[in-house]
Amino acid sequence: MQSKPGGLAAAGPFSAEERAAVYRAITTRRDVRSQFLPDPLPEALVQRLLMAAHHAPSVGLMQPWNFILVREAAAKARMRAAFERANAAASARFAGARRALYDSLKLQGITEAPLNLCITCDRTRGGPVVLGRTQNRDTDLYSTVCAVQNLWLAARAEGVGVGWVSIFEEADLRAELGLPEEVVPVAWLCLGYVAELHESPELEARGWAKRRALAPLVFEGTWGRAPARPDETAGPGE
Ligand SMILES: Cc1cc2c(cc1C)N(C[C@H](O)[C@H](O)[C@H](O)COP(=O)(O)O)c1[nH]c(=O)[nH]c(=O)c1N2
Repeated sequence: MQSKPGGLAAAGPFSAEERAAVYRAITTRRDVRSQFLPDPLPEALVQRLLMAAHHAPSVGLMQPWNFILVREAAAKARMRAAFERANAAASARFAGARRALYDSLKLQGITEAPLNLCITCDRTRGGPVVLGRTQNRDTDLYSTVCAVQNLWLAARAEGVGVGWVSIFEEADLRAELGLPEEVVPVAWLCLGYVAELHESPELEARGWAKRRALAPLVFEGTWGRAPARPDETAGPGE
């Protein structure tokens, strides 16, 4: 396909097979806590995943992300300890049977995953005025989350599992990674090859929460109004 900077390239739909692959990555992606294999991830693969993340959309092309690779066992052990402290506080928010169920859940795979990765957001990148960010300062954080999702989907296609761990005190992340004040740790991710994945979210399989039906979440024009023609809400080619 021909392209030049600033030029246009043909952009029709993918072939049926290519589309199926994209939707397969989306629907079979899982958050992984227990299935990590110990094999190290080849450097070329890690670079492909970072490339996928780096191709995410970002407000004003701000690209506020950095990628901090954490492979050292001692660093993982420190973050595992930080998780345990934060998780004890999180568990205390629940009571009775709900707490017992919470305590039975595995909510991280920090030391098992061969690679941990923190994706950060530099809130000052691009200077004080960034196109698209004037009215909503948090669009830099949203952009960073787009990078996380790109990486997560690319990882699924590569046979790599990803687990997002957010049960940390931010101060522990900052201290471990030596983050400057203007840099926010958006996502702590555990990565490793997987041979198996849960067919549905693990939290659903364990009876913690359920995937909602899509239709009641779709409104038309104003909050709460069901679409007039619900069967036409699907995209082209559906
Ligand atoms: C921002 C954010 C933060 C977290 C998560 C996700 C996201 C998006 N998830 C994973 C979450 O539980 C999972 O995505 C849902 O349960 C849906 O499952 P699948 O991702 O479809 O497998 C997650 N899981 C976990 O075990 N410990 C955690 O700390 C977190 N934190």
